[in-house]
Amino acid sequence: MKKCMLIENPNSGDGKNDEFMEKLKEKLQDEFDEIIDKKTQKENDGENFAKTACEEKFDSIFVVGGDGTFNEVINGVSKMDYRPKIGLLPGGTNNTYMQLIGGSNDLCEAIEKLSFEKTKKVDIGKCNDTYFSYYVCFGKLIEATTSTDSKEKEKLGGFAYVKNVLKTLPKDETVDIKIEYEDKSFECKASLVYVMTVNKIGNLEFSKDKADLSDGYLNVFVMTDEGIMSKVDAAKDMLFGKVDENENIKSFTCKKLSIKNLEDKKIELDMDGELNEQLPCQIEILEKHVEIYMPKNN
Ligand SMILES: Nc1ncnc2c1ncn2[C@@H]1O[C@H](COP(=O)(O)OP(=O)(O)OP(=O)(O)O)[C@@H](O)[C@H]1O
Repeated sequence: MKKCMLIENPNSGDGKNDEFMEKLKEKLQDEFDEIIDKKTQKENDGENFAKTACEEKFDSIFVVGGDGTFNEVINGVSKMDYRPKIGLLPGGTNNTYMQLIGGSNDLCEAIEKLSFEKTKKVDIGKCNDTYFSYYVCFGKLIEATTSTDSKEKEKLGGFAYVKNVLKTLPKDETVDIKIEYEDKSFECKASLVYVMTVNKIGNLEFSKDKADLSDGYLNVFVMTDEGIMSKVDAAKDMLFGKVDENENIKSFTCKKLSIKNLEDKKIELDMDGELNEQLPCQIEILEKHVEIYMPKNN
């Protein structure tokens, strides 16, 4: 008997996900004998439901929510030995991971394109005790992404982030950090650090290197200068995929790294859009740790 769990955040995005649940369940019925329906009501519900699905050996979990709910589900399954396959459906305002796997950001269309035929085992990152599917980052410029409100995101999509990066630049400040990876280490003043399972945010590729969701590597980008003009330049080069051409951006790949704060200030880490951990941190990649359903035509 094939069971799946449907985890829905009814309040994510425009709060209208409920309208599409019947259509989704009809589709799931073609593939699964039993569908267990769960609605999140508060923080961590997504993680706890996902853990239960692992313990009870569900075949699959389908998540309808934004990046926060998806991240909770990833955290629920990643620490377990048995991990159900995961299907992501975009219930939030801007589902960055959905974009990454080439899926639609429109819930109705994504349900139509949901396919049970093709799955992919993707890498998951682990930072201290928390897991991430996409990125860990810090630096004042990150405020540009977290301060973008839902309405603005809905209206402007990726452009809202770019606009806010430029708005946040004058507030930017640097942090003295030490990064160690493999047998290398360096200290620098960093204004922005991204550690990612790939090399892009949405459609914005930071570098031209080939990076894949399953290649078993972390992609690290560190913006290292204090001058405002060079930061505008560096931000522009990051957003337009030219990090290799900018001397103020260090970029490399690795399997494991540690980042220490050399100053006495609290630096919180944004993980997949949620503030979950802080420096110092140990980050590693768990290769092909979770199997996800790929949307049709991919
Ligand atoms: N019923 C609920 N009401 C309010 N908050 C919830 C509920 N269920 C879950 N949450 C919390 O809301 C957080 C954000 O949810 P989610 O990312 O799904 O939506 P969103 O913020 O609208 O989407 P996006 O990140 O795309 O803007 C979750 O991490 C969870 O902690």
